[in-house]
Amino acid sequence: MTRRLRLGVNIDHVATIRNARGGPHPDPVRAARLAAAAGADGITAHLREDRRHITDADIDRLMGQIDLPLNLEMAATEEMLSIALAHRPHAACIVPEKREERTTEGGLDAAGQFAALLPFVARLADAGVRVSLFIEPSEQQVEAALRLGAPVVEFHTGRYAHAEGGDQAAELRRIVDSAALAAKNGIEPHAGHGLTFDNVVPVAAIPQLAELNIGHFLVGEAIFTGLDASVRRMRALMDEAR
Ligand SMILES: CC(=O)[C@@H](O)[C@H](O)COP(=O)(O)O
Ligand SMILES: NCC(=O)COP(=O)(O)O
Repeated sequence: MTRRLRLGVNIDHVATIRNARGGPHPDPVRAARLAAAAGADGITAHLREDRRHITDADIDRLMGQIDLPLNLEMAATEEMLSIALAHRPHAACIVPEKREERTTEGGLDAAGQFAALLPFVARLADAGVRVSLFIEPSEQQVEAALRLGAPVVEFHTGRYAHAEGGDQAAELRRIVDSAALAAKNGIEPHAGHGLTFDNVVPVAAIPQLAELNIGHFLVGEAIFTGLDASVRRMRALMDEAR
């Protein structure tokens, strides 16, 4: 029996729908409250540099009105650092960001950007923010996270989510091996991106993983079943996997 796997619900895409019309509805903070009532252990929100979904005002309200820990996803920029230092969320997950991308296409190159990330991670940690690095599941990136002193890594599961057959098994193996390596070195491994009811179980079964962050699928599914039902079903699948 392994420990309960935490579910962080990413509410970015409630804001995407809201922003399509520019008004206040649907409200991502209301979605965060519903997710909490349905069994989420945390809320994740990605304040993108172009503010295409979550906005600064959303972060203010999530910090002020939601009791669950906030995992603030952010690019490694001075602007985002000062926002994170002003709010001091429970966790800050540093993600790579390209203005023109449709979604976060891969993991942060923690090894290649080591020198730039070192003071960045230190400033967040000094402020009491739990730093997470959103990396590819690879030995090189886990080792870089270790040298950077990050207490948490989140493995980008997008390649796993989009692969099929033997390729998907190989991608799963990378996550399994990287989670074991991280845990062995005292880093808490998380995972997320592109997870769905159909692909979550093998990832949730990886015993070292402590948290999954899931958003786009849950919000999409909520259109058909409601957010409460979609979060509860994901929670149940994660529990069954353990
Ligand atoms: C880093 C990550 O995986 C999430 O923030 C996700 O990317 C949110 O959706 P978008 O990529 O569409 O911003
Ligand atoms: N860090 C991954 C995340 O927060 C959610 O990604 P997705 O489920 O929206 O693809």
